[in-house]
Amino acid sequence: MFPRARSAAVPRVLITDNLSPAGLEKLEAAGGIEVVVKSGLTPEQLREELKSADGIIIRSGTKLTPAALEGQTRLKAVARAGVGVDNIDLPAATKAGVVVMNTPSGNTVSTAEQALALMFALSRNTAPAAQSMNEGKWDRKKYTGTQLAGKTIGVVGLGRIGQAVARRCVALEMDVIGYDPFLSSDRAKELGVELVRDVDQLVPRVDYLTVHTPLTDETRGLINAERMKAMKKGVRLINCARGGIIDEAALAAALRDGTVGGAALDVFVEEPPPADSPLHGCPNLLMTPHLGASTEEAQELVALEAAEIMSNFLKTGEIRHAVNMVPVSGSEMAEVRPYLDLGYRLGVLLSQITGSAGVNGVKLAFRGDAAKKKTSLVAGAFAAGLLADAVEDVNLVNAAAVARDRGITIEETKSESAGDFSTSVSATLTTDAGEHVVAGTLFGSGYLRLIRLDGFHLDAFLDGILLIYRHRDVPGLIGFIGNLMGEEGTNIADMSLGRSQDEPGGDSVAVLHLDQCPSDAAMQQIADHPEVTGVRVVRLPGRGEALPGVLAKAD
Ligand SMILES: NC(=O)c1ccc[n+]([C@@H]2O[C@H](COP(=O)([O-])OP(=O)(O)OC[C@H]3O[C@@H](n4cnc5c(N)ncnc54)[C@H](O)[C@@H]3O)[C@@H](O)[C@H]2O)c1
Ligand SMILES: O=C(O)[C@H](O)COP(=O)(O)O
Repeated sequence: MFPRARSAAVPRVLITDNLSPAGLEKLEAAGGIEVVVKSGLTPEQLREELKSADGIIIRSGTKLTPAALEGQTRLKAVARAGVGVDNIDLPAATKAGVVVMNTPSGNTVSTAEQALALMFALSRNTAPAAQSMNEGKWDRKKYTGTQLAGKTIGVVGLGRIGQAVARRCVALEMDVIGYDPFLSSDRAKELGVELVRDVDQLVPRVDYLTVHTPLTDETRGLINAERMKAMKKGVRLINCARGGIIDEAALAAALRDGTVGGAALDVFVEEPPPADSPLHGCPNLLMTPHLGASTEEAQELVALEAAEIMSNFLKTGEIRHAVNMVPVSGSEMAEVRPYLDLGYRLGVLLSQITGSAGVNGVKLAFRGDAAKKKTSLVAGAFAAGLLADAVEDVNLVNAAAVARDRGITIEETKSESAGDFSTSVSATLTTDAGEHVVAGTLFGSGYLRLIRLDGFHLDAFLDGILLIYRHRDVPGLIGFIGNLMGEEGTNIADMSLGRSQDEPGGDSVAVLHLDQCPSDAAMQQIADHPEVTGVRVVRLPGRGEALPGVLAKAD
């Protein structure tokens, strides 16, 4: 169930990579968080450590594989102190209900500077010249370089780092050609970049080419043997993004036959490159061990931000820079939390009325104030409630994906104009057997009420034990049920009735809010009553037993 007991224990955050001390201090200063630093863990040790962690802060050194993440019931969040999340299996994290957040901009400038440092070093043969001096030589002619001003550089990927590189290259009086399918021509103009609409338009024109994209199926091998052949002879290539965007084997061959005049790589397909990597011993190749973000300034920035997003998440539920979930600030979370609770309870109610088998789809309608909230989160909470009894460890992060995997579609409609209530959420569930509708509202800041059950309008509590029976609206039935409950010592705390037409004798529903669960014998007697057409008990979370945290996972 969603409101699995809130962890009484202090949340525990594991740090498995080299994080700037500033980040550790910030986390400790936040208070109420246990910080555990463990590096050099084997995959098995990491999996074990994660079992007792609420959060983990990592850099690129820790691999969060499906094997590490699968079945982790306590882990709620990963904070990546840096940009790239390719060391984290995002589908596996989502499946395990773990939100993944990164710190996208703390290392932008340092990485851009690293790309420029490598470009300068390539153009002036800095590394081999320094090496020859170390060997006691004084070879000025051999290391004659080229000037950057007036040369053309191609920047592939003009996000944060690509733009920072482009701006600096413009300042160096280089001609900059850029390719990025998501950059507007206005922005390119502002940057002083000639934007092309295809990487192949850029390739034959450049003296230098630098890549700044993520590694995706589309960018893997983007700069391949064919494109290298299409380049000017002696072109220089730089990769400070991710290993494999420039094909390593093709690069090694092109460096050896002189097609490519020089290359600088900060990142590799496998880190460190294996002994049999084709890159070892290549001429005119400058390699650095993934140092783009390794400056004191960048490390301090990303560590501080990772510490902040982790502690805010654990304390307020804020989700910042999430890569597998919609982001939500602490104040938005405080506002949406009662709706998450409402959505969750409506989901639980529907699943207990219908069972979650044979469910085809759900339509959620948000009206009034509810329509102004992050409804996708409420949809996730609804799905978590709907699937809570059927799927273990389903929560806000993974519920929509779990529902999708089961072929359950969730559609949302929103209308900011209020209906009979200033705010409401209604859910229409289509199953193989038919359709069920429930709707709820909030009174004040957090009283949750059930206002619709199929065709009936009512006003019932949405917590604890509910006895729901359908019947013909005839005299004496309420007395019968009251006596029955009284005889077995079951207290009726509240009752709400709804009837399909506003006159006696018709189809009606009653929702009794009970302090104890009725016995099987009492349930049978109710079911056998000639005026009762259906009865069931629904168990919802208790009153005030709201979402204990954003993710509400077991301890
Ligand atoms: N070497 C390091 O230490 C280091 C440090 C930080 C970041 N990085 C890496 O640098 C890369 C860029 O980081 P960022 O912060 O600028 O990311 P970003 O998301 O801001 O920018 C990436 C850009 O690539 C573009 N893009 C995506 N697919 C593309 C394609 N097929 N062709 C052209 N452009 C494409 C996107 O539209 C986006 O604008 C990432 O791979 C990141 O992991 C490396
Ligand atoms: O994606 C990143 O932020 C960079 O590759 C830096 O990785 P690092 O934090 O492990 O140095």
